[in-house]
Parts: sequence; structure tokens; C-alpha cells
Amino acid sequence: MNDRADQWHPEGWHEFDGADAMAQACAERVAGIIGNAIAERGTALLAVPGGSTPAPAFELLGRQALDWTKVTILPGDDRMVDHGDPLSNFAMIDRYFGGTGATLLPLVEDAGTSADDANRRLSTLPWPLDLVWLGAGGDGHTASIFRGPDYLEALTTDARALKVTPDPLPPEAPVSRITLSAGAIRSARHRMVSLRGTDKRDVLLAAMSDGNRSPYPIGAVLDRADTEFYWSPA
Ligand SMILES: O=C(O)[C@H](O)[C@@H](O)[C@H](O)[C@H](O)COP(=O)(O)O
Repeated sequence: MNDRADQWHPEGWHEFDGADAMAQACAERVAGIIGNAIAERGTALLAVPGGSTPAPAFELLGRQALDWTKVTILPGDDRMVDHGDPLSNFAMIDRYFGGTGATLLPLVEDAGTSADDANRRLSTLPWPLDLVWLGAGGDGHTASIFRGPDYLEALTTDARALKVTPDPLPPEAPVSRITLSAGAIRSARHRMVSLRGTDKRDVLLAAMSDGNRSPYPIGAVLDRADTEFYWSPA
């Protein structure tokens, strides 16, 4: 574990002793962003990550006293599966926020969804997003932006979302996906990344230090845009 106190960290770095403290901090921060967005614009629009890290924070956030009827939540990326599939990120959002009164917007309706379908749905939203909350992979991916055949399009398209087929397919979810593009992520009013573990931390720090030249997608995607980072060792 390369845990040197003098290790460089980007602006907006928040470190926690454990996953519960990080989940509490993430839930409170996202609730604050939602409350401010509603106060300023009457609505709040946020994209949230898939994967396992955010679940404890989703649990706490879903219990926050907010005017959820003014909130729209969508996945920042989703696997090309039906909502009944355990791989569906939308199903996880529905599990934690389905009872709040928020509007839940799928990126993927089913395995046949196209990028055009997703972009048509996103075109109805009061863009830009108030928040894009991201996870990070040990290979430096974020959302479903991986190195591979669709990487350049994900970094350069003006479209809000695109279909990607990572190569190699990630073993934990070996399917194509629809993901927000780098441009959509950078256009959000706020960005947050939550992640656990020293290996991922070291990849993220390297990526953020590299900026858009980074070989790690998250560095190129964020391109040093203001972002808050929430990290715990486990
Ligand atoms: O659809 C997905 O899988 C995610 O959006 C992906 O970007 C995820 O956030 C990271 O892979 C981290 O996943 P963990 O939180 O499970 O480590």
C-alpha cells in the first residue's frame, strides 16, 4: 500500500477511514447539490454510477428529506440488458430511489436500445446535468468509457450518450453498454467520483495528474474539470 502522507492529491480530494463514513459524506453532498439545484432552478437532474461502491450511499441518500418529485435520476451508464437482469444499473437505481417520488430515467430500455434511442430520451431533459456521479475502475475506466474500439468516439462526440462495446469485455459485466460521453460528463455543473481501495486510488491519482494525455480514460474524460473525489481504503 503506497500510502505516503506527502502523496499528491487533486483539488477536491476527500478521504475517509471506511466505506460507511464515505457513504455518509457522499449522501450528504449529493443531497446538498439536489437541494441547491431545486432552490435555484426548480428541478435537480443527476446521473449516478453503477457498480457496488455507491450502494451504501444510495441507501442513505434515498432517506434524505428532499422534494424528490422535482428530482430526475438516470444511470451515467448502463449495460445493454433488460431491467430485470441483475447487471442492470437502472434496476439498482429503482431499488434505492423507486419509492422516493423521483423520476427515474433509463438509458437502456432493453438489450435492443440504440444510442439514438438514448439520445432522444436525453434530449427531453433540462441539460446540463446538475451532477454526474461516477465510479472508477482499476483499469482507469469511468462510466462505461473504456479503452477500446469506441474510446475515441466517447472522448470526442458531441452526442450526450453513445453505445460502446469494450474490448475486452469487463468480466463483471461482459456486455455492451450505453454511456454518457466525456462531453456530457464535463458539461455537468458538478462532478463526483467515489471509489475504494489503494489500487484504484493510485490509478485515479495518476490519471488526474496526467490530465487529458492520460492513458487512463478517467484522466482524459475529466481533463482536469472541477471534480470532487471521495475515497476510502476499503
Ligand atoms: O456500470 C458500471 O459498472 C459503472 O458505472 C462503472 O463505471 C463502475 O462505477 C466502476 O466499474 C466501479 O465499480 P465498483 O463500484 O463496483 O468498483
